[in-house]
Amino acid sequence: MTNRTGRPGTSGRPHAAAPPRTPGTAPAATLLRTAAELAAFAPLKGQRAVVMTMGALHEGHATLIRTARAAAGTDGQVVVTVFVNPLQFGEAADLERYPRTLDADLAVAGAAGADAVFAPSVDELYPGGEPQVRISAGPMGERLEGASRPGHFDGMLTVVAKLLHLTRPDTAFYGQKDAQQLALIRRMVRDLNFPVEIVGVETVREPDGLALSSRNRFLDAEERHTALALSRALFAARDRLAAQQALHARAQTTAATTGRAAALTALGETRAAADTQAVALARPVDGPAAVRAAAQLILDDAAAEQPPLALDYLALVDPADFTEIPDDRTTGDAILAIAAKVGKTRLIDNIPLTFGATT
Ligand SMILES: Nc1ncnc2c1ncn2[C@@H]1O[C@H](COP(=O)(O)OP(=O)(O)OP(=O)(O)O)[C@@H](O)[C@H]1O
Ligand SMILES: CC(C)(CO)[C@@H](O)C(=O)[O-]
Ligand code: BAL
Repeated sequence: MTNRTGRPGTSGRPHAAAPPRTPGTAPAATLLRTAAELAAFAPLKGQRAVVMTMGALHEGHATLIRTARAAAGTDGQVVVTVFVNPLQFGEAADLERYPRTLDADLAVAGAAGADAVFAPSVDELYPGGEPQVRISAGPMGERLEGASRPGHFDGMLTVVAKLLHLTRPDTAFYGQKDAQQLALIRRMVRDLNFPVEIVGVETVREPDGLALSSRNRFLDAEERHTALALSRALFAARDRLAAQQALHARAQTTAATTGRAAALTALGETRAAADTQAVALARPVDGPAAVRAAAQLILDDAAAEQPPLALDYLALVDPADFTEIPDDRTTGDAILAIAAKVGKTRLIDNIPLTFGATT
């Protein structure tokens, strides 16, 4: 595969989102239904940026599109793909009830800065039926989401590979909300030499913390309340790690902490003594186990709520391969990931964490 400008992508370049366009003034995105229409779409002067979606667009998608617009610039082109990919669904019911809102999607995409929306039918993308040759996601694709949704990542990577070939972007934008998906796409691009730069975009949340997701529309008010436990658990874990890091920083600068606590107790300074003792005790309860436990507490409470949260997994993993972080790890990047069902709706969320930092 070659991209439009014939250049291999560079990696790691940060992109800022462009400001939103004024509603009503945005030109509508052109709807392209076939690969032939896509190939014939306006000749390209600059870079092409692509945002792949399954439709039912929300502010998370709009942020991706605005970020893509800023990266492509005024000479460039932004193409949004909308395709509910049967290959990546396990349960037929999940595929059937997946929301399809193409008219609204065209408006959201246009307002966020897309030039075109490529929304092929299933027959257009898979003219010979289900493809016999597929991308295999490998071991990383069998962990977490892959374990819960067997075959999901093979199906996802197969359609992403096809859409990259059809759209031929310089840059392609994916949300960190689907962290394992993003890691696998990066891995495929690296392992198979796709000439495209993959850019991750931070998770967009509601003001109360709930990660935006097309599946949120299935939640009633009570279910939504229970679902808030996902983000609350992640934030509790992040705060636990930050508190632990602050204690460590102080422990390193405070000499003879235990002796000082005893002296403070003798002086009747009980609060100061307790604080000093906490500093002294910080190290043994630190680390991955404490971070997982902070999140687990919130999830256990939510499991007792009405309606209850049914936890699928809580995992603290290495972002490179999604293997579990060992309890004795004290430095490095990690992702804390949660999947849970509330009612009939399965939700995922995650947060990046860095062990060993003291800021
Ligand atoms: N809250 C969000 N913040 C940032 N990116 C997001 C968010 N939600 C989805 N995305 C990204 O948008 C792209 C398209 O995702 P998709 O169409 O599956 O939406 P979704 O909201 O994740 O839907 P669902 O979770 O119900 O499948 C993916 O790269 C995904 O990571
Ligand atoms: C990347 C993707 C569009 C492939 O179908 C899908 O998995 C999604 O929307 O995240
Ligand atoms: N957002 C990931 C696509 C899926 O759930 O199938």
